[in-house]
Amino acid sequence: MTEAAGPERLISETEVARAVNDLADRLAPRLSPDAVVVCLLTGGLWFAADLTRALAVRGRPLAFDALWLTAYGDKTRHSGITTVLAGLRRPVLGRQVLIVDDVLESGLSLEAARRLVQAAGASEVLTAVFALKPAPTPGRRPPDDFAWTAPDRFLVGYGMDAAGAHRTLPWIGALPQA
Ligand SMILES: O=P(O)(O)OC[C@H]1O[C@H](OP(=O)(O)OP(=O)(O)O)[C@H](O)[C@@H]1O
Ligand SMILES: Nc1nc2[nH]cnc2c(=O)[nH]1
Repeated sequence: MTEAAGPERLISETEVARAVNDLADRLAPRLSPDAVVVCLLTGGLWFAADLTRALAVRGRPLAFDALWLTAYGDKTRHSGITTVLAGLRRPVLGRQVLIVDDVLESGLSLEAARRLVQAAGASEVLTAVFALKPAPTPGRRPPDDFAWTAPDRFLVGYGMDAAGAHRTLPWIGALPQA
């Protein structure tokens, strides 16, 4: 019996850390000390933890909140419906918000989050993702910044899962191509 191939490593833990720090260098001057970071759960958690600590050592120890969204389930394509499993806990009225997520593909998840944050009265919404994938359809809104240009592969690790697997890897890989 042959063993199933694991993910192909695309970017190491060290390269991930460097990319997060470079992103924090660019973002810190754009952020108000009163800004709120909104992490998109579940996948955004690992990136948000690293990015917020990198921002804190750059003079931006920001408030933190989360939105729990799901759209892919156990599939490798967006379902077309973004379900809100849990909303914001604290008011963002009149405050700058930085939404952070692990990966942007169709952009539908980030757009759903943007609408929720705008509806909650944020004065400005910035977005940052770790991995920016090629747009599957034209017209996707780009994030305000991102850490890494990803290939058109299904990614795992650093928050990204394949039906629940591989999320906690410290590096990013891609599932073997069929
Ligand atoms: O740009 P999009 O095509 O919307 O894809 C990006 C979203 O896909 C994943 O979420 P998923 O629905 O898999 O939930 P998860 O955070 O629990 O992994 C990921 O965490 C992003 O939020
Ligand atoms: N795990 C994972 N989730 C995604 N959501 C959108 N693209 C991806 C991807 O490449 N991997």
